[in-house]
Amino acid sequence: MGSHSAAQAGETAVSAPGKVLLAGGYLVLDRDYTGLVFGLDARIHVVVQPVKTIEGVALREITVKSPQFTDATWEYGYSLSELGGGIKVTQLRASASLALQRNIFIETTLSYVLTYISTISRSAIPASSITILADNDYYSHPSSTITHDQRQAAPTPRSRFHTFHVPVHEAHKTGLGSSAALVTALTAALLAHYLPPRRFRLADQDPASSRRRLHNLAQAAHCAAQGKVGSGFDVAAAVYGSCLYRRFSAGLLAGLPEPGAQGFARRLAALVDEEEEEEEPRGGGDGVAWDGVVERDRVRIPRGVRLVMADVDCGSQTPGMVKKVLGWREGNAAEARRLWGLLQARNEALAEELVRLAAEDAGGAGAYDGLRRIIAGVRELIREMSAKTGVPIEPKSQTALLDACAAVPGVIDGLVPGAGGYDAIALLVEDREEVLEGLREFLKGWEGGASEEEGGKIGKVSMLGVREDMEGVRAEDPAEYKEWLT
Ligand SMILES: Nc1ncnc2c1ncn2[C@@H]1O[C@H](COP(=O)(O)OP(=O)(O)O)[C@@H](O)[C@H]1O
Ligand SMILES: C[C@@](O)(CCOP(=O)(O)OP(=O)(O)O)CC(=O)O
Repeated sequence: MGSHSAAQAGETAVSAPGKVLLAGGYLVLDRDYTGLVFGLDARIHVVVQPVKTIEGVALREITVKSPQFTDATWEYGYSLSELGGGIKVTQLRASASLALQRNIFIETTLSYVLTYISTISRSAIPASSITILADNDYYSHPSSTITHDQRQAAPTPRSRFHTFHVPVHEAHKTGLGSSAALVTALTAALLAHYLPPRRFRLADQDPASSRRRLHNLAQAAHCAAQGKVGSGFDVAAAVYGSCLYRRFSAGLLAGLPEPGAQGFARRLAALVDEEEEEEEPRGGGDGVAWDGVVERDRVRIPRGVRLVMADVDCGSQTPGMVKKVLGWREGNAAEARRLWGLLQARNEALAEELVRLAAEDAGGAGAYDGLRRIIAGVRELIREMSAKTGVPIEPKSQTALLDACAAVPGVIDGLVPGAGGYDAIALLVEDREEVLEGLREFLKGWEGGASEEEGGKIGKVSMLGVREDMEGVRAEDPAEYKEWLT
């Protein structure tokens, strides 16, 4: 005990990237198929600071703040519960008259991670103060609050993290996966802060087992907070960065008791450690190996090309779309198998072509003709999927937008990423300033091919400042965030 005082003395900072599922939406929910996932350079940053306690008073409180949003302070008390139920986390009321604003992603992550830490280290968990800072592109900016020039300008400490003047649940998300990046960064920051480096280390020669346990714990917490089992590609991207992703078996998380319930701590530890670091005998059958597959070398962006996202100010509800697509698949098994199989083959061809172009360092006239053909083939099948399922995955208005973007000089082509619908689109473009400027100008003038019959309509389209980022979660220098820490 006390062996990790060095880590506790200082501050800890971690960041995790956002995501875009360039290809493999819906397919990736099934382990038989894969998704082509890119991490993005929009990150969520988490800084943990120790809280000085008055001598003799052992404070057991963790305060979490998200200073870019209004009313975004959450205070928690925590204590060990009985019967191996783990660490019970209780939100505290700042004052009796204030309504309790819950943040389920923060609360769930705290209870999962503190519980896991308590199974490794018997020493008490000291109080801390946590700050969350999100890169600006996670949320749409009302044009009145941030100007184009501000967006383009080199970030200064003051402009780096925009203040949104709304509570976080009212912020208009651009779909980059804020909750997965938050849960991953928060999990990593807590592990790095409270565990000794021999138990968890992100910096330098980051042992694969640290990242793997972080992944397992963040997936479990994110799943519990979301209340559904998605494919987990967003958490995988936050942990590992860009990759070809095959999901874990959904049943892995099924047997985990609720936080506080008997045996929660032991089962969670077995799930996270895959029983490799078992210290005391546990009942057989608890251990599970995560069977998800992350292949980082099967995904590349060629030199001279970049990924661009254009935010469509509209948005779709993913869960409803997923339900409908999967419902159709169940009722039309043979046809779905054919379509899923064809799409999987084309998605893989897309990944291979990107890797080939990156390896050959190709460029110049005609270099991207093959890529363009493959993307056209993927889009054709996505439209077939839309027509058959009745779900507007690539709605007509997005088809019009993608086609028009593809005609802008230097734009290779684009896709509706993830679940599709009326959300941001992803484009592959030649990475030259005049191409970006041309695209920006083009989008500014885009009126949108309204298609009311599909129940949605594209509003203003604007280019986000994000591009691909191959790197997953990483340790950061806490000093970088000094301006933002109170
Ligand atoms: N900067 C932030 N600070 C605090 N909580 C955040 C932040 N960003 C996202 N969240 C949490 O994540 C939730 C959004 O998650 P979700 O609806 O799954 O969207 P996404 O698709 O971006 O992950 C918010 O309601 C909030 O609880
Ligand atoms: C349908 C999916 O395969 C892809 C959804 O991708 P999005 O990027 O659209 O996801 P959200 O951020 O949750 O809206 C569901 C999944 O894989 O979980």
